[in-house]
Amino acid sequence: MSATNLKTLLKDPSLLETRAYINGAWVEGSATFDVDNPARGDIIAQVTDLTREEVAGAIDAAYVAQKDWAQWTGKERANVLRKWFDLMMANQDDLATIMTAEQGKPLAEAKGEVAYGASFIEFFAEEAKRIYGETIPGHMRDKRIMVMKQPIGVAASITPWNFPNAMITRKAAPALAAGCSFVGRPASETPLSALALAVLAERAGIPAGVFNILPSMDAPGVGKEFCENQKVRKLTFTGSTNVGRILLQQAAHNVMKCSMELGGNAPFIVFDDADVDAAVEGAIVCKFRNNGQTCVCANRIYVQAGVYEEFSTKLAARVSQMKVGDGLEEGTELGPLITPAAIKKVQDHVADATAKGAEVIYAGETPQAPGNFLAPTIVKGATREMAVSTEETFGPLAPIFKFETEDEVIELANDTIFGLASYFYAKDLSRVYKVAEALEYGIVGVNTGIISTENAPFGGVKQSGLGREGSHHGIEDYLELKYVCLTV
Ligand SMILES: NC(=O)C1=CN([C@@H]2O[C@H](COP(=O)(O)OP(=O)(O)OC[C@H]3O[C@@H](n4cnc5c(N)ncnc54)[C@H](OP(=O)(O)O)[C@@H]3O)[C@@H](O)[C@H]2O)C=CC1
Ligand SMILES: O=C(O)CCCC(=O)O
Repeated sequence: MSATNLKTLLKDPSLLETRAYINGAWVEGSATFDVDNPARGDIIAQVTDLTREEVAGAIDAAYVAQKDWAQWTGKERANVLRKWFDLMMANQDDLATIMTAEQGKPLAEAKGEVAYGASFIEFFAEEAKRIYGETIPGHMRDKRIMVMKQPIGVAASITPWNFPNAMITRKAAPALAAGCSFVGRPASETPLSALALAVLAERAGIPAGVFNILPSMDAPGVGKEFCENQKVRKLTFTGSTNVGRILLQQAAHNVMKCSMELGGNAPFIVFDDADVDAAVEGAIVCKFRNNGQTCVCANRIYVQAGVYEEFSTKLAARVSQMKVGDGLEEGTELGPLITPAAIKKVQDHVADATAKGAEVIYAGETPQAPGNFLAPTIVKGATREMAVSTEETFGPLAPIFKFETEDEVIELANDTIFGLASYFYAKDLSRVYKVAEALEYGIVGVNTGIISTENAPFGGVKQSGLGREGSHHGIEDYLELKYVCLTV
């Protein structure tokens, strides 16, 4: 496999930016870090590595810029956000190529993510005009109560490598629409997609200091700066529950508002009355999107006894057709995993499951190439004693558990510290209502394996997080209520 010469693959090579974007300027730090292509193992870029002090400087700029940005009318903010959306869609192919090169997901999925990421900008551009306050009847004859909604201030964001575009726009779009400014640290594995977004933000006319992208290898240092700097009033994070806990503890120092989109352990349930073929297709998209590296991916597949053999056989047959390879190559459905450590985690889960009695019913062939490849595995006979039952695998292992009754599977599905997404396939209407109500999750997909859209509130309960992203609810996390008591 040849090395990735990323610039030659782009229609507009100027989208490949390696400097930090601070206060409307492209900043070269004193050090750089390497970004590699997980499908080929080669270095594709060297990106500016900001220090904690440089990040503090960016926060100062964002603090100043926010004061003016908040004065813009909703319509004025909407207009530049709309331009940003248009530019993203006009450059969808290049943004997707950059994403596939640094993250690994197949090009078709990367294009889908760019459109998904852009949809948040389009949606919240429209919402910028609809930040309505309210009046409340006064508590005394001479009193009037008015409630204003105002931007929180500087919003700081930390995002993961699995969705290098959409996880940023899902935070930045409501922040900017509300009148906040934004300082974002992208994951060190995938800073190029974030910097390309900044190139387009600048072209769209987003004012200097309002949107800043701060690559840095010092994740803990930047996290501390975001939490300890009094000019930051809001922290928004997507990533593991462990890091979320650290950030929440740190954020307590300044009593900072936090949105946390953390780990999941999604159950995917197939009842006897389900359309089994539809459930197999749903499981494919749900489990293998981004090769299993998604917090809403099915982690545990529960199948009722009557359709257990049929579903397992059909799922294995379907997965055996999936092509593993470099996401830049035509026809690839499963790209590499992000790092060798991610491969090891999946292998450990497979080894743990088989040691505890699970039966491997499909084990694909891993390509002999330099990238972080791992072919999918399907096991049946999974039980709650196995690591796959309690931990997010975040990779291409599909464990199938057998169950007998509705009450049993609801208890199994809810027996986790996580509560992000859940799915089930069934036809009986009363069962659909009952199970949807009983699942302790922020999101329930019924007869579908895909629930993500900018129109709906995305987020979890329990240790899967705090707050919601997307939909009209998503902007509330960037607004403060101010009650004004008027004597007339
Ligand atoms: N909810 C979700 O969408 C995600 C869940 N996960 C889960 O987490 C597991 C581990 O993945 P991983 O990528 O390590 O997830 P992490 O939670 O470690 O990383 C997410 C982001 O947080 C940054 N980060 C790491 N440590 C700190 C810190 N102390 N302070 C501030 N920021 C920090 C990372 O930086 P850097 O890139 O430099 O490490 C990255 O930008 C996965 O296997 C999966 O189970 C992972 C990613 C997304
Ligand atoms: O947190 C993640 O893993 C990304 C969620 C992707 C989505 O919005 O579907």
